[in-house]
Amino acid sequence: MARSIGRICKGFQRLGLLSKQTQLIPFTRVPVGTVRTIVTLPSFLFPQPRDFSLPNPSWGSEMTRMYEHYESQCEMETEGGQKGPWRRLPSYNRLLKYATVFPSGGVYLSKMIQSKARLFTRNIRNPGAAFEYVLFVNKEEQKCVCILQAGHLLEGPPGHVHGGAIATMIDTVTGTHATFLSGPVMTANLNINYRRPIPLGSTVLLESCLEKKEGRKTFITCRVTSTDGSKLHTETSALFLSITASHLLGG
Ligand SMILES: CCCCC/C=C\C/C=C\C/C=C\C/C=C\CCCC(=O)SCCNC(=O)CCNC(=O)[C@H](O)C(C)(C)COP(=O)(O)OP(=O)(O)OC[C@H]1O[C@@H](n2cnc3c(N)ncnc32)[C@H](O)[C@@H]1OP(=O)(O)O
Repeated sequence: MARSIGRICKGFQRLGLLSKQTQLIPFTRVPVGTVRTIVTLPSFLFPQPRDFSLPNPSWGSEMTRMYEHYESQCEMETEGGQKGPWRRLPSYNRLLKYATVFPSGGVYLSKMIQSKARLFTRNIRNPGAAFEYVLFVNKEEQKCVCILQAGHLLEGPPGHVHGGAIATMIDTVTGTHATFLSGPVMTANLNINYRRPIPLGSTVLLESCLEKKEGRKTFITCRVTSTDGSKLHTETSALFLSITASHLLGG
């Protein structure tokens, strides 16, 4: 398990999703002076996991419009011709699938460890029925934006999204953001104020910002708004604590 988590981190590092500081977290240690040989194997041997952050036919016009807006931000270059600060984050139905110790290694790990387990937000097969979402991070501003289209299976009050489903998405977005900033973390505290209900089927924005980091603690704030920002649905402050493998092993 500890090695799997190390591999997950490596996957994120390879995607450029973990900060330099995070890369120093020693889940797996490579002895100083070790030379790594990269062997290129035929890609047909390694199925790629499905990336749920890509558009599918269930996406409505607002979801698609917002996606295209942030995708275009990702393609922007700085004046010096460098890549801009925005990145879309891929999204799989298990965190293990981020492991890229060899091509598609995560897919195999996912089959070996609790093969029936699925990420809560990605476990409904019918596209559009539940959580349709995509996350973008901005390295420079240390913020993360999620576009969410809330499907009909997320009903709480008639015609509106369940508070637990909203909390789930806030935990996912702030948790992913905290992982991006600090490496492996667990949610210690989520403090949510529900201001206005979210209509079922609507598309909303979740905007997560780093408040501060103190030792193992990463403090994040998150607002859920309408896509034009005019309506505030929820406000959240969250605390994440950096963990080591022993936390997940019950040590
Ligand atoms: C998990 C995967 C790992 C791999 C990740 C890699 C890649 C991930 C990639 C992408 C992520 C993608 C998607 C993310 C999706 C979802 C995210 C969901 C995240 C979750 O859904 S996760 C489940 C819910 N989560 C729990 O199931 C936690 C249960 N809990 C515990 O496991 C422990 O509780 C723990 C570990 C949190 C802390 O335990 P601990 O022993 O390490 O630390 P300790 O208690 O000593 O506290 C140290 C200092 O924090 C302060 N402190 C502690 N708790 C506090 C609180 N609640 N409020 C205010 N301050 C608090 C103390 O006061 C002290 O402060 P001080 O040092 O100043 O005295």
